Amino acid sequence: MSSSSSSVNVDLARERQGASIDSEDFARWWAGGSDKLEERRSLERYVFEDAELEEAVHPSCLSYKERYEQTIVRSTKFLAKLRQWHSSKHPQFSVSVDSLREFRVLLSGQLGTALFQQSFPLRLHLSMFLTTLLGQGTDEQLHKWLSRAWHMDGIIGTYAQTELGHGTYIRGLETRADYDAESEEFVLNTPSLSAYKWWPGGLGNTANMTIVLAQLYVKGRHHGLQPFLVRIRDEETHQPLPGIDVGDIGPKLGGNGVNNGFLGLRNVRIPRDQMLMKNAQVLPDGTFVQGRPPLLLYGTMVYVRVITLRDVLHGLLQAATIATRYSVVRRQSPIDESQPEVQILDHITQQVKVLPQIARGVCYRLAADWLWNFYARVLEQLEVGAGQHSLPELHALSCCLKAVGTDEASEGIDLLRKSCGGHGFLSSANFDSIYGMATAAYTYEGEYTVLLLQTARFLVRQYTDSLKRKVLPVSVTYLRNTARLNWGKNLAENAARALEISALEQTRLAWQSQSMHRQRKLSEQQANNLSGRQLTAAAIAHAHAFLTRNALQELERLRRGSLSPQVSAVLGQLVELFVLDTFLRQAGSVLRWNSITGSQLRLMERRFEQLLAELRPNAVALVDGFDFHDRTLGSTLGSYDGRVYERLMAEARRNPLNQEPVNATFRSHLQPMMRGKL
Ligand SMILES: CCCCCCCC(=O)SCCNC(=O)CCNC(=O)[C@H](O)C(C)(C)COP(=O)(O)OP(=O)(O)OC[C@H]1O[C@@H](n2cnc3c(N)ncnc32)[C@H](O)[C@@H]1OP(=O)(O)O
Ligand SMILES: Cc1cc2nc3c(=O)[nH]c(=O)nc-3n(C[C@H](O)[C@H](O)[C@H](O)COP(=O)(O)OP(=O)(O)OC[C@H]3O[C@@H](n4cnc5c(N)ncnc54)[C@H](O)[C@@H]3O)c2cc1C
Repeated sequence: MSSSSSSVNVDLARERQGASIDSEDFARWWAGGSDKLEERRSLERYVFEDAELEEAVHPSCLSYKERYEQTIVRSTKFLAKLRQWHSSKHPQFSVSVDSLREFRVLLSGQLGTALFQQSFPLRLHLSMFLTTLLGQGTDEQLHKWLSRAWHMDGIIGTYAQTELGHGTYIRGLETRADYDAESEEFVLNTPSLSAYKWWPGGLGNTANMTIVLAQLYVKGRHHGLQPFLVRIRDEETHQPLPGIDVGDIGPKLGGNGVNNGFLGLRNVRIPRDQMLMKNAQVLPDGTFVQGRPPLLLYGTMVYVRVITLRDVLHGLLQAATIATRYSVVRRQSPIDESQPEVQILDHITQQVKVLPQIARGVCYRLAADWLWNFYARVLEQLEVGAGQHSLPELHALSCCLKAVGTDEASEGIDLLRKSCGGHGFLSSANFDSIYGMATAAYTYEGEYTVLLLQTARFLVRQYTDSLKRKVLPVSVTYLRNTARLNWGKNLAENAARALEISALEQTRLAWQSQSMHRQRKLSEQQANNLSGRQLTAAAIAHAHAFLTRNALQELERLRRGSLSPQVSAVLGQLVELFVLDTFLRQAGSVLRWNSITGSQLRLMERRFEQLLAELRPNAVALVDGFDFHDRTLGSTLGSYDGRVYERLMAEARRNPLNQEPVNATFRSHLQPMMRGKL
């Protein structure tokens, strides 16, 4: 349970009593077991009960500079607490990609967003800086830097790849690192305005070190992009070091606590051993050695894409929790004129807005866990020199799931915001910051369309392999199955199969489009460009086919384990709702590629509506089971006690504009204007 159950709104209390599932039972499963649930709750108590971490004013009421300063004050205290707690619970802790992920889940999934609704500048240190160090550093480099970096002992880092002129096309990055064999140093330069690093989180005023991605030149010869560890601010004074031009890029649509920055480098010298050399080495005399495949440089990007699905599903489910609780507290319009006004969740159109988002969040979680396990397996194999053959499949899946997941989660969050009517538009409802974070993820770490095109490239290749009867990776085996849809009794199975057929046909269409353009003597790249609509459609269809098939398979797998009958039943309803919802939302494409009759479609729709009715009584218990603490939700509309109107009014009264009866602009401007004296 998230918070005290005293004086809970009566409608919300009634929902809890009437549920057929036990939210605690669901929460245990969702958290991965009772130990994990209890551990997280004890951490939340430890952090949230600290009055020093309370904020006096809602962050939206602060100026940009005040917000940054408040974020730093609170995030440093928070990190210190988190570290204390972590070392008391895990004295044997050692840094690994796995442990970083756990730590990140704590930070971003639950606590980080709770305390810093617009995220915070140290997040990049804990995510991309440490991950890149771990993934790209040699043993000696890890020995030298990792422990200090982990403890932030004189080091606050970030990851500077994107430039003003290039984010997507990273081969076009302009920052240079020239090797000087005499001094055994690299000399880093920003050759033009468009080469300024632009965007890295925490770079503006917070980080004193960064990993810089730069084009390596040795004796004038180009050796591609490489990562360099560069100190940008003095460890003691925090002044920018000579040759460093650094600052914050300004307010954004969301994530305004992150301190995204710019960076110019003028003849900045770093020792040779500060190029991260796990993949490629520059020997003292300037000999370049490409030890491991150059693609492994992109490892951090794969890692962040893999974990982004999990980040955004948390945002989606936070929004769904807020909207669900609000929808049973809010009463508007009677359905039957002789009866009182109903809870808005009783309007079926409201159920259509809210319940499929819960189902989507849960099924994204099944996919995110699957993807993480796949990633971890590949990473383990790569460490022993194997695993190369799985990289294209991992890259293709992580790209389309990140793209489609961030797109649909942002869309879902906005729909949930709208489902709360006018109150949903208030910053105190917190949809703005949840949406801001989710929609940022649509762009960062690989822009949506660009990632879809990466997946499509893989799909078309697999499709041509299927024509040659080659063995296909497991996530695309359906590309070989040319059988038509065989309508059966199991509607979810019909839907999943129809989505696979759509994905196959979209891929075939993309391949045909490319071939047609190639026959007109266009280059491969031109043909790809002209086939962009078909290619992206194939990648989206593949993501839907994967997500629905995975949800059905994971449900079966989980049911073979130790799910309680209640959780098993509700999970079954959620998976079925997700599959049918995905099918119905893709109806255009599905009907294009499958012969489905009007009455078959009507069956799907009827079952979809039935599922809404079946899930409706458990909606509150379900979102309670996600177990978001009130501080995590940060919402006047979504708190556990459902005291929406009291909270809305209290938050309005806390607003700085209400701290004085008459604002100074009355005398300075309004009154003179009314007296014609302005
Ligand atoms: C933690 C939360 C906070 C996070 C904050 C956000 C931080 C950031 O945003 S950091 C910056 C992230 N930036 C990006 O993601 C940039 C996106 N761009 C790219 O990844 C690349 O430029 C990309 C993939 C579009 C094109 O790369 P490029 O080297 O030109 O490759 P391209 O010619 O398309 O592909 C070459 C081959 O590599 C493969 N490939 C590309 N990337 C990868 C990868 N990551 N893994 C495996 N294979 C890959 C391609 O599939 C292709 O294979 P093939 O030739 O067999 O078809
Ligand atoms: C909140 C946030 C945080 C970030 N944090 C970091 C960070 O910490 N470190 C860092 O290095 N970077 C960071 N970035 C940068 C981020 O990775 C890039 O913005 C992202 O990769 C997109 O690149 P771009 O901005 O160049 O977009 P562009 O590529 O310029 O995209 C603009 C449009 O062009 C289209 N387009 C571009 N190329 C193609 C193509 N080949 N085919 C078809 N269409 C194309 C896109 O689809 C899009 O519609 C961050 C960005 C944001 C928004």
